[in-house]
Amino acid sequence: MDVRILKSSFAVVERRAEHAVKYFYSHLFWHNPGLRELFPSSAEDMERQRDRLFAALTHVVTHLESGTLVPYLRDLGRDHRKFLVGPEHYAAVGTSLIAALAQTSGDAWTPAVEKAWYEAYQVIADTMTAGAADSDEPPWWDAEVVRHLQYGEDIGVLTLAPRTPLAYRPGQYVSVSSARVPTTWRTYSLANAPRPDGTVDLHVSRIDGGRLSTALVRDVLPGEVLRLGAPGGRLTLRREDRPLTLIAAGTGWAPVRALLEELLQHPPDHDVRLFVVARDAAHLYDRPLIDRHAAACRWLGVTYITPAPGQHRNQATDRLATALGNRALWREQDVYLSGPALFVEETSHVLRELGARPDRLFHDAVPVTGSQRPRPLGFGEWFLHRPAPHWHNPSARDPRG
Ligand SMILES: NC(=O)C1=CN([C@@H]2O[C@H](COP(=O)(O)OP(=O)(O)OC[C@H]3O[C@@H](n4cnc5c(N)ncnc54)[C@H](O)[C@@H]3O)[C@@H](O)[C@H]2O)C=CC1
Repeated sequence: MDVRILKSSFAVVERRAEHAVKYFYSHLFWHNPGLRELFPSSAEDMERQRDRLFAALTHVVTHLESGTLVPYLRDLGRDHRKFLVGPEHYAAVGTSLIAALAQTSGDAWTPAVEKAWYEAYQVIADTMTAGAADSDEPPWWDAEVVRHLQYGEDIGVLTLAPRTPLAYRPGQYVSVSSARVPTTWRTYSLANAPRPDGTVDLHVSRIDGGRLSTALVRDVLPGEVLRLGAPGGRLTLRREDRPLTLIAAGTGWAPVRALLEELLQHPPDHDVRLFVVARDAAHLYDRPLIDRHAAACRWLGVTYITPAPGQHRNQATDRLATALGNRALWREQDVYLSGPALFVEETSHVLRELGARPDRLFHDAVPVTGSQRPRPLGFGEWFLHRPAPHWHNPSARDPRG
């Protein structure tokens, strides 16, 4: 691949990212109307889809010389099987991608640039199709809802029984889809360590206007089948011989609960401090269980944090910062963090200021949801808040399948 040409020509396209991805999808659906049904129907989900495409493309271009690119593409190909993508679709996508790049580049699109992109796309498509063909994992897992609990208006805990065994490590997440909201996939953490009966729990916080989260919290019934993608994510215990702090906010408690279950099965030699942050006491929905564990385990200390009366829910994050500041020896700790994207961002910053080592601070790259931050629209915003592709990065898997 001609890395120099690919990078310099992509820099031109990047400035008009929004235009390029819109053109790409218009071109793709105009020339291949049959492909439309593989993609989300709602405008909002199509926007997410466009962000993802550009994030993946950016990831490829920025990792052209990295040894991680081939595994990334192979895993991407393997994971795209759940979207019913077959080898025949790669040619159509390639044609529309080249058309979009050419149209967006204007005068910068020269025969040399075109040749470089044709060759690069061929390598990308071949690597993805080979990754899909070589995988011995199923394209997805059908899982029956065997229990549905609802806490208040907006939190649902679903227990699922996958029909084929789903191997994962505590702390990992899967993407989830329901026939109630076709072609929409969202990631949810698995909230338990693997169980003998193979069931898994999902904790879902309903987002206003979130069609899948609303269906999962309020509508889905036992007996229904959900579809799960392959487990991914690096929020898995390193089991170093160091004191440990676990910090969870909202349903970010789900993966931390799975990590705690792993620790309960193999108790650590050092202390574990757990901070559970919630928007109010009613949202500390697993508190009775946590209290039982804290009473039974000498190594476990728990601090619950909610906002002061009358304060906004995010004030709990300020209170957490104060509580973290009252503790010492952050340099010695491994810290695992989970919760809303901006919570993770803010709390990581506080921890680093307190002396925690960045390489011992573990969290997923969580996509910003709902009203937390508007999606970037223009070049300037793309540049400042370039969407992180990591959440969709199947190479971030641990263990690698
Ligand atoms: N691996 C991970 O990191 C996981 C992340 N999540 C994410 O956790 C979130 C859970 O949502 P809910 O339960 O509705 O949480 P929530 O909206 O009830 O928030 C819980 C607490 O997080 C803090 N927080 C929320 N937004 C904040 C902001 N913008 N700035 C500073 N602090 C903020 C506040 O202290 C709040 O009380 C979802 O966004 C989900 O994507 C969920 C599971 C796993």
